[in-house]
Amino acid sequence: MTSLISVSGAAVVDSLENPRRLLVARRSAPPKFAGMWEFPGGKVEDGETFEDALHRELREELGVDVRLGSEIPAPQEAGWPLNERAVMRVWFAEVLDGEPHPLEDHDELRWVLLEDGEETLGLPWIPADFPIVQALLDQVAARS
Ligand SMILES: Nc1nc2c([nH]c(=O)n2[C@H]2C[C@H](O)[C@@H](COP(=O)(O)OP(=O)(O)OP(=O)(O)O)O2)c(=O)[nH]1
Repeated sequence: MTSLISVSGAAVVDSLENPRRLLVARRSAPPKFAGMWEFPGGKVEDGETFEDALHRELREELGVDVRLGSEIPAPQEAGWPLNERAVMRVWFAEVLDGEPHPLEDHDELRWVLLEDGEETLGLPWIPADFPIVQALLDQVAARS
């Protein structure tokens, strides 16, 4: 049996305490995902925790250091299913240092307003991300 691929993603918000805007990233590759929006992040490498991987990926992809907040609880312990071979866990994050730029894997970054769920959900996300985005919006709405 082959093991699941673990992916770590960040819901980067303007403030962990009072999130109003979410940073979303448009993939530039591979062709299957190019033009779709996603949570910045990537695969967890051997010997890394999900959190280690997220800090590394956000430095590589966006050029920022972040503080992680709470995790968006997934329906399964392993994370949100992406396909039959991969799962993703997603944490809220706030930029501590640096200005986000699409350095790798993305061709556009955009801050969207969380109170405008339609704007956020209206983007062409990677299909597997929609339930995660919905859970994120629900969490933020429940807190405000
Ligand atoms: N980063 C990220 N990947 C996602 C999301 N949703 C989703 O289905 N995926 C998929 C796309 C990829 O098949 C996989 C993550 O791969 P990746 O290409 O971001 O990882 P990586 O940076 O470590 O890439 P590599 O080393 O394989 O080049 O998870 C998401 O919101 N963020």
